[in-house]
Amino acid sequence: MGIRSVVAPEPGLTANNQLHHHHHLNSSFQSQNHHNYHTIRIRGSFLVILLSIISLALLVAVFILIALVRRLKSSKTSANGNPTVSSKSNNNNNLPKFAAHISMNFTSSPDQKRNCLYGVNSGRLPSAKLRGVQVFTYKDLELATDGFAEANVIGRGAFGVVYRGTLSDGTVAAIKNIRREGRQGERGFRFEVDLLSRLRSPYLVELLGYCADQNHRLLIFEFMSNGSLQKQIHSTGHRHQPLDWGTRLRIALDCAKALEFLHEHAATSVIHRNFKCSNVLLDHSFRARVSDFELAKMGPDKINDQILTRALGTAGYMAPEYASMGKLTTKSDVYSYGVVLLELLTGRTPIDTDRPPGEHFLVTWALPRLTNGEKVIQMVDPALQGEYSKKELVQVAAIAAVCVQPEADYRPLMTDVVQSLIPLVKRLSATYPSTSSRFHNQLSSPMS
Ligand SMILES: Nc1ncnc2c1ncn2[C@@H]1O[C@H](COP(=O)(O)OP(=O)(O)OP(=O)(O)O)[C@@H](O)[C@H]1O
Repeated sequence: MGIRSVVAPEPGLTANNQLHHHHHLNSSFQSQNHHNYHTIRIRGSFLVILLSIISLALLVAVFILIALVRRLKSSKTSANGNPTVSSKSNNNNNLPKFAAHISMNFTSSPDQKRNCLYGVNSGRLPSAKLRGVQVFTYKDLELATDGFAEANVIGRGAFGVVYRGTLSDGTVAAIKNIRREGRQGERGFRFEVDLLSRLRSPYLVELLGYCADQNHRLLIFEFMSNGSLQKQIHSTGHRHQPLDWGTRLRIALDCAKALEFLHEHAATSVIHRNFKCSNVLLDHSFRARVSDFELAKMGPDKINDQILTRALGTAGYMAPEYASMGKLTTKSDVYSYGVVLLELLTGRTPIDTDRPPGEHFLVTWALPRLTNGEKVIQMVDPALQGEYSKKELVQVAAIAAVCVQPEADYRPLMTDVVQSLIPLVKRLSATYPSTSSRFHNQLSSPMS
């Protein structure tokens, strides 16, 4: 039935009236109908808006969820050891690339793995940064060194005693038992672990691991079987034959490359600050690697910028501006390198009060002689017994002379030193036939 049947004519109304009434009813119905339709439309629109808001809210929630999952995943990845933070790949030069080391947290807890302290992830990086560096317990190292037996002592330095030890996997290592003095010592230990675990170069002694078990702090290094350059050139009655000219040149180049790496190739330049003969270690084929980073400092952004600091280092090796005013730059290392080069040339120590007056200080004695061919020949280490090339000697003396200039700005960059030494070392194979087994080893070494 249609709508019309509902609208029955009322009694007492004329046809016209009826018609009018009908029309009126009809229009009133239509208006009501229109009103209903309008209400339905408003309700419909309201529903559409509501649904849109809900779906929008859902969409936002999904986005937030995805972002959270991603963040969680990336933090897990960095904790798992993938190098998500690469100091080298950091393009912002104003950021201290090694700043992350500050966040390492060495808190002791017996529950921690192997009872040693960790570079606990107070931020997100240490395990990634300490890739390849093992954590040892004090017990592990006691076993490795026969209870730190005196017979295993291979050296004593200002910061502790070094032992030869055999690790559980058979690796022979140098184990440095660090004497800790207050917070500074602790900071130095953390700094060295963090720095060496990031700096990998064939010209630096490799850090194999560390131990921070309760109060013990030890560093485990690769063992350098020929000891320090100090022992090789200065120890009287040393059982090895004196280092030959070729070996000395090769050592000079290896050391120059080590400092070049620290100054110019590390993400932030590093000033060694204690470069000297006893911190140059020699492997089985007399290839040199630089060690000992207790005093190292993260350098300024630019190569010649200076840091004002306490003058710490070794007398005889410290650049004058650093020793007297604490002005530290990469050029301070260049000066120390020049002193080591003079030791290689002359066989003399940087300070020797047993010598006649005027010869106590190697640099002040050598500097005026270094640019005079005749005098240079008179300065040469007698242990070489005349076995060297005079031309090369003069060239090396000239390099040493610029490195030990009293004015820091006149000293060269380590890159320049490396470039000057490379042709001399390359020529060695022609000058020295392969009869010298030591030199033969050097040429076939992967570091060449
Ligand atoms: N990795 C190593 N392999 C072999 N011998 C090492 C190793 N590390 C150190 N030594 C020996 O131990 C000695 C002491 O080293 P250490 O670094 O403690 O002090 P240093 O360099 O002699 O003096 P300082 O502490 O004043 O810098 C070295 O001179 C070297 O003979």
